[in-house]
Amino acid sequence: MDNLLDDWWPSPAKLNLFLHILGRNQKGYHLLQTLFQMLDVGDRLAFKLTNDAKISLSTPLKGVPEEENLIIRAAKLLQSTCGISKGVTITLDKHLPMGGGIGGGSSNAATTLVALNELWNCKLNNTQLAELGLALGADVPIFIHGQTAFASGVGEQIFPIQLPSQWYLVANPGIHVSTAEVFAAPELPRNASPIRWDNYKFEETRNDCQTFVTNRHPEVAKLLQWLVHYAPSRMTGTGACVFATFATEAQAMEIQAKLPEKWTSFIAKGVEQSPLKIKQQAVRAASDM
Ligand SMILES: C[C@](O)(CO)[C@H](O)COP(=O)(O)OP(=O)(O)OC[C@H]1O[C@@H](n2ccc(N)nc2=O)[C@H](O)[C@@H]1O
Ligand SMILES: Nc1ncnc2c1ncn2[C@@H]1O[C@H](COP(=O)(O)OP(=O)(O)OP(=O)(O)O)[C@@H](O)[C@H]1O
Repeated sequence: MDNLLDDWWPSPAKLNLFLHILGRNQKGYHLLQTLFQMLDVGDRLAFKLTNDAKISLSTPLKGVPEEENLIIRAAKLLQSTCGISKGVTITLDKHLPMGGGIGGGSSNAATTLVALNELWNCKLNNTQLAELGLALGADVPIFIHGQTAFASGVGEQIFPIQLPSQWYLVANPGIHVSTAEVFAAPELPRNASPIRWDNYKFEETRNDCQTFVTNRHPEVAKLLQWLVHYAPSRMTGTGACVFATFATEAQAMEIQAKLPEKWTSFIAKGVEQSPLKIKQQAVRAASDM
């Protein structure tokens, strides 16, 4: 792990170990039950404060105009909410595939809110930050809380849990799936019965977006068919990434070594507390000293 007090703030990935769609709310957003698994790997961001109010990103993302980048949107939202006169230049060290269902953009937004809350001394608590973050995306609150958790609502009602230690091989079929497009599909099932968290078993759950996405994108189906031969496997979020579950890192590495080269992949450990939460606690402890 990086030095906890260096300039980098982690922006980890998540998996949805299952995703059930129970219905829709008045705004048309889908009401879900899901299990967010925090991972120990992801992107990272650094923040250099400036004395003018300007907010900029020194590492633009190809295909994403600066004003649409969730990092810039998060920084501007916090700046205006807290009446901050300082600015910031942000550097993004991107590793996570975009449109992968592993939360890249939402995680970047959450890291920006958490880091600038400390660096600009805004003094918001995590519940207030999560409320702000929800306006940027349904997945932002879970990254602010930074804990492996069951979630309901649109993903903002969070119930932290402990899972047995697990390793994941996360594989990318090389395509980008749009979350908005998946949730707009008429054929998506939207009538799951609520499950009780204390009865959770991976094999009794599913991802309600998986059938639609695998029908629409045969490459996701092929990748899943390949992985499921070796380990329990499923699509995360609205895709396109899929994960396979292992008890040890060595087992995950053994299957990764067999993965056809056309599919990229990474191995991650499931963690109870995200690297962002650990960084936030370290920075707060250091400033209390
Ligand atoms: C699929 C998940 O990743 C599961 O964790 C999330 O529900 C998606 O969260 P996200 O990427 O932060 O999504 P947002 O940026 O908030 O929404 C993108 C689009 O997906 C649709 N959307 C999103 C979340 C949700 N619960 N219901 C929806 O119908 C909305 O049309 C929205 O315009
Ligand atoms: N900082 C950012 N990083 C990645 N994508 C961003 C960012 N800011 C805006 N976006 C936009 O968000 C889109 C979705 O990217 P993202 O990586 O968050 O998808 P995802 O992993 O499917 O998200 P989720 O799991 O939350 O549905 C991108 O195609 C891009 O246009």
